[in-house]
Amino acid sequence: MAPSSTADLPPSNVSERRQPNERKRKRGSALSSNNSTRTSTPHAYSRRSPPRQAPPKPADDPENEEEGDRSPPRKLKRPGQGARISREQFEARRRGQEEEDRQRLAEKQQNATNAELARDHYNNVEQRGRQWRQTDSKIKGLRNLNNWIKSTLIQKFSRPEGPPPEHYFVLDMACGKGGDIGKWEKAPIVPALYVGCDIADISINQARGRYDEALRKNRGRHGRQTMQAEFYVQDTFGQPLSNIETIRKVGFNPNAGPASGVIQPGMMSGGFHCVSMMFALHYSFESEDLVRGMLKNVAGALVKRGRFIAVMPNSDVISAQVMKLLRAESGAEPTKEGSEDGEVEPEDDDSDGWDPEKPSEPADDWDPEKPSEPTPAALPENNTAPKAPLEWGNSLYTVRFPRDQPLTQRQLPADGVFRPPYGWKYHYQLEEAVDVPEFVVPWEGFRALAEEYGLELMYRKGFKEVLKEVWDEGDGTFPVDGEGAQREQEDLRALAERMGVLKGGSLEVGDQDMEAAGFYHAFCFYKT
Ligand SMILES: C[S@@+](CC[C@H](N)C(=O)[O-])C[C@H]1O[C@@H](n2cnc3c(N)ncnc32)[C@H](O)[C@@H]1O
Repeated sequence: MAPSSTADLPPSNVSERRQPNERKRKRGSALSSNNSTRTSTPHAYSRRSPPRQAPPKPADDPENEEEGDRSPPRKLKRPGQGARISREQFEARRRGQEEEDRQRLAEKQQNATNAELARDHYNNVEQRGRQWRQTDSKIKGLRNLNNWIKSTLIQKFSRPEGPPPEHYFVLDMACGKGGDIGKWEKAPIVPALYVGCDIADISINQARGRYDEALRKNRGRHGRQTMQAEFYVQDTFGQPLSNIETIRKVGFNPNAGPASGVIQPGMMSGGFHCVSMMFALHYSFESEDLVRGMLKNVAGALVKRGRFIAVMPNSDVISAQVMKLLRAESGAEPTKEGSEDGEVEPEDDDSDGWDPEKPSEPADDWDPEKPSEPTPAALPENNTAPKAPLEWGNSLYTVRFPRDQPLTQRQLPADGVFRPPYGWKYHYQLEEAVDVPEFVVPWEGFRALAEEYGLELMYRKGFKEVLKEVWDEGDGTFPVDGEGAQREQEDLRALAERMGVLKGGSLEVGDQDMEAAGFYHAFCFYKT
């Protein structure tokens, strides 16, 4: 059941987080009383008798130099010499220790699941200040564009169709370090409650800290509406969200999905009005179970007509690159299919992009069970030596595909069609930000699965096209339908100026950053 107000929700974690300090205070006072007793009463473990004789060491113990040593007493080394030797020994030991640690880490990584790798990676990404991100970051243009795209999705799709609900609820299924909290605080309807989940515990602590900081700053500003926020460490693909009490209280349908062949509609009341999953959905495409777990959580959390917004790597771009590189290797002519960089063709030029009849890839006979045909270029018989991974990118990012794909037990598809849709692993590396294994999300396969969970596509555009909706290199203005749409376009362009994407109407994002951004697309589904 949905809470009638946020007062019905459990108290925010802010008060819980005061506990450690309280504990510290209590521990402190206990210690001081101990100290005072120590002066008058001997400590129970204080030594009253001489130390026990150490047990005799075995004769072959290298440390055992006294026993059985009949040679004349050794001359003491000069202190400098001794110090040098021990320093060398110390260095050698340190190097050995480092090597051992490296091996242990490599072993751990080899045995780690991909979810653990993603968690450990994101936990270890340094949290840098806003100032650094704006000035010193090598990818500040890309960071600004990514942030603007996420804000744009929030601004465009967090506006409900009908009258606004009394309390707007938002669920972020991979909130990371809380980078989107501020964007939600500036949403058309400020959420009454934002629930942020992430598998990375350190990131969740940082997100809480960020939210507390924002609360502190806003406290003095009268009239400013504040958003309540709660944060949870949760694997949002592998575990049901009904584990979280607040989510159950807002509303969660544990039966969402194609159970008994019937698509469950969204909840009429209760549930979240918007579910967000920014730059994270692709981690679920390791296996069918994880994808279905993720979709069940999205669909289960959404109220009827609720929105699901996300950004992730664009499989059209990946397919186009894989085809191009494999064809170049085999000496075949490049195909004319798809645009050069795999850009998504705008699906509907004069609307918000929604045209369910017009998929961007041929979806006619899409069948998750049908394997793609490996072409001669991808067959092992033609490869005399094991080939290096298929790789592309620029000075900011690299995508690296191993030729053999153990999870799919197939080779990379030279026709660019990833079947089955799960388990196609690649390594993505981005300056300062990401260095982890990821999985292709074949768009049509994903869309077909989403439909099984009652999620209907409303909008899908590549990052470059999202920008082109509000700005182009020409005169920067182009006709849009209706006054409302024009106002929205102007607002988003003004937002792009404020967020450092545009400056005085010119693009502030460099070519390399733009190319890196072209790897991604943004989309919105609604719950039927
Ligand atoms: C690129 S970061 C994006 C963070 C945030 N959404 C943003 O846009 O700044 C990807 C996030 O997905 C999270 N993630 C990966 N697998 C997850 C899972 N199974 N459950 C929850 N979060 C996951 C990672 O821990 C990481 O914080």
